[in-house]
Amino acid sequence: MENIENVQITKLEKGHYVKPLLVDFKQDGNARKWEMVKFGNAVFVVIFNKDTKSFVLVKQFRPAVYARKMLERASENSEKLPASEGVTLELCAGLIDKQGKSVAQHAKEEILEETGYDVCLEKIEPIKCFVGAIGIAGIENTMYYAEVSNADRKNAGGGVDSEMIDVVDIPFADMKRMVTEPNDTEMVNFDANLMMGIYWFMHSKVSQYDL
Ligand SMILES: Nc1ncnc2c1ncn2[C@@H]1O[C@H](COP(=O)(O)OP(=O)(O)O[C@H]2O[C@H](CO)[C@@H](O)[C@H](O)[C@H]2O)[C@@H](O)[C@H]1O
Repeated sequence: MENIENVQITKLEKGHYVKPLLVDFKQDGNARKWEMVKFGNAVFVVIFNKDTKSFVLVKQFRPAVYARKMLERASENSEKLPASEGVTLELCAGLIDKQGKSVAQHAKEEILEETGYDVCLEKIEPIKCFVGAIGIAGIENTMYYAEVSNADRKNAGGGVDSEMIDVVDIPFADMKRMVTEPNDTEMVNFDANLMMGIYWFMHSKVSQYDL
């Protein structure tokens, strides 16, 4: 996953997954413009394994995270950025892009594809539907909860097609420390969705388990 070479960043005129758009509008009579990108809605799943008392998360190389760091550091440092700088820790997640399938069904399929756990739809609990990338996209994110057990694991996961995903189990106590300890300006490679999911678990689920 971490053998990353020949990285080049160029302008994208016409994207398949991401489309830059300009919004022209009037607000209180004043003409305004806003630059936005159109991209897909997404589903996220907080997965907790009750046998191991661990969160089931995924790690993957995120080109945008890596490229952004390359751009930020270009002027100060010409040394190659280690690939690990682009590897993020995430909730199991995916784009909502399958015609005719519900968001919950997308969640079920992502859980199986990415982590290898087979969870029935009835056990996938809604947490929240909320806006993502507010300033530039305004997408609809939906977050679910799924409790799993070791017996639900049907395969190693890892994603489909060209996806290179590592499944990682992080014990509750370690994850709690990771999201709650302040780190000021030093960046951690996970996003607010993961933090929200873990905080939600600490608020709404933790008392159900002997943790
Ligand atoms: N921007 C992109 N450029 C090139 N190929 C892409 C792409 N986005 C997705 N793909 C392709 O589509 C495949 C399936 O994507 P997923 O539905 O698993 O979403 P992913 O989690 O990768 O990121 C997507 O979904 C997450 C939620 O999981 C969002 O936060 C994130 O913005 C979004 O890219 C990826 O493996 C990749 O091949």
